[in-house]
Amino acid sequence: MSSFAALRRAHADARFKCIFLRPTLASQRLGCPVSPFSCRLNSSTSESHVSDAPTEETPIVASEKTVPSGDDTLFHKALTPSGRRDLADRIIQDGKELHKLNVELKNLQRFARSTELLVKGSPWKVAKHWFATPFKEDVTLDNGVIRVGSQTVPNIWLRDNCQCNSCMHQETRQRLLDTFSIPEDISIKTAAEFRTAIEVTWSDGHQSTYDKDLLREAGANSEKKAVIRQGQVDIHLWNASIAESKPQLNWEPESRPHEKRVDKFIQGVLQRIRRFGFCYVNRMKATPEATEKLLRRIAFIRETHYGGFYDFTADLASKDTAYTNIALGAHTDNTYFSDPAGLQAFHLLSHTDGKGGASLLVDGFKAAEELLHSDKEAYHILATVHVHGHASGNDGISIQPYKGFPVLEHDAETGALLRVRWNPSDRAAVELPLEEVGKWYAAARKFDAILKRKENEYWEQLQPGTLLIFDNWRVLHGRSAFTGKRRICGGYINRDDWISKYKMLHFGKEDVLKNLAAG
Ligand SMILES: C[N+](C)(C)CCCC[C@H](N)C(=O)O
Ligand SMILES: O=C(O)CCC(=O)C(=O)O
Repeated sequence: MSSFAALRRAHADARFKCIFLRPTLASQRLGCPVSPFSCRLNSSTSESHVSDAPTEETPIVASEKTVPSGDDTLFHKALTPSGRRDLADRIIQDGKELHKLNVELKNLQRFARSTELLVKGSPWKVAKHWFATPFKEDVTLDNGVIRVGSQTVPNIWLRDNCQCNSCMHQETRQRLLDTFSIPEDISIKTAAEFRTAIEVTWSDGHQSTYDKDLLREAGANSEKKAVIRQGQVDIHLWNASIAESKPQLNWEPESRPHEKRVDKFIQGVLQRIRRFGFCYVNRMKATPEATEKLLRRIAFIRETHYGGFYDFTADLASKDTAYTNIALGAHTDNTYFSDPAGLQAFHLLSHTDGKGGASLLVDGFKAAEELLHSDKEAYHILATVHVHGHASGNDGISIQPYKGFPVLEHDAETGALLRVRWNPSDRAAVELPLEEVGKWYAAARKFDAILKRKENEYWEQLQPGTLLIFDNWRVLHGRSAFTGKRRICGGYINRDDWISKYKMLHFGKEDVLKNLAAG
């Protein structure tokens, strides 16, 4: 029997014993009905007394006041006061045991589910699972030892993450405490547990208060932490049929913006980008000014060798094929940067005396999933072999990343697919011994064929007044050749900056900051 199955069996037994059998026995002995869920014993507990407010952690025990006083029931005959206390202690212990098993079982179930997802080859679906079921680790204080679930919280970590005014700058949220001034043998002198926090007096006399949620987050497993840290959501993979249900929002006329409404709007845009990888903003003024203003509501615009906010046409103002009128295959930008831009935006301002210039979008995560299911070996090669890029058109520069990166980059913690880097025209060296590069080309050819499948290519003719913003770490873009004068403006925004904005709007500052110490 697998350990998971064994745990399930143990849990089921304990559950039956504590919830159904024990009160039944108690009823027999007490001579009165004892419901599994509505009874409490005012038992004296250790100094780490949990406050009286009933919580889901409240142990399941019989209530003293339900015991008929002086009655000659079996309970009285069979149990002296000390026997009663023993029964109560055992029920409390069983209740705690059951609770611990419950938490462990839930975690195992979640972990098994996410592992199953990983095995099934849906590295990007792990997020949905963890995000949808935030789990509550059990925080306990036992004789001066703080535990989260079954993990003992190290004193050095606790002391280092004291949130008081002298250890943490309350405005900048930066640590003031010199971590390594903490004695190596720091220990808890006294501790008191309350419903939502634990107060500690340290052996060096310092006093700290720990919010139980902060401890729970720290005790969470790596998947859960990554979900909050990265603002992960349930990724929706798509193909050309997304054209029938485009993620889009209508921008409120400039005349009525006020901070709260704008934040709500930006939250909606970022939520769609996080889920689908892109979002249209309709009813925009078709001007560079309105476009830049909206982008800056997300975060500052990234400066590059192309400048900051860009407004370009086919004039080779920058020595890059984007500044021409030729067709561009599906690619992600900035594969020559160590840190490619997180968001890219295109607002077609005008296209006169000519035609063509339709925009192409392909969901790189969808293509990766298809490759994973069709050729695991090719997926593995693109996920492990490092590739270099370069931008060498402008005078005096040749921008290259400080190291190679794989086409398909994964989160080491969660296994989730994090980033697609794909630009055949800017590709430089493939990091394999020359005589072995053939295997990379063979794998890349398969990925290229998937990207170019008609059903994966979503073509759209951009129009003035509609701003396209997309996740450059996931969605590939391109265009068809065009004639005439075509003008596009937009900007790059860093990954960390847009995810920060997304998390602040989605989770709220308090929850985001509470997660910091969790790692
Ligand atoms: C700045 N602007 C978006 C106009 C063009 C930038 C060129 C991008 C380059 N071809 C790449 O693949 O990274
Ligand atoms: O002109 C376009 O529609 C896209 C240009 C492009 O691919 C880029 O700027 O990276």
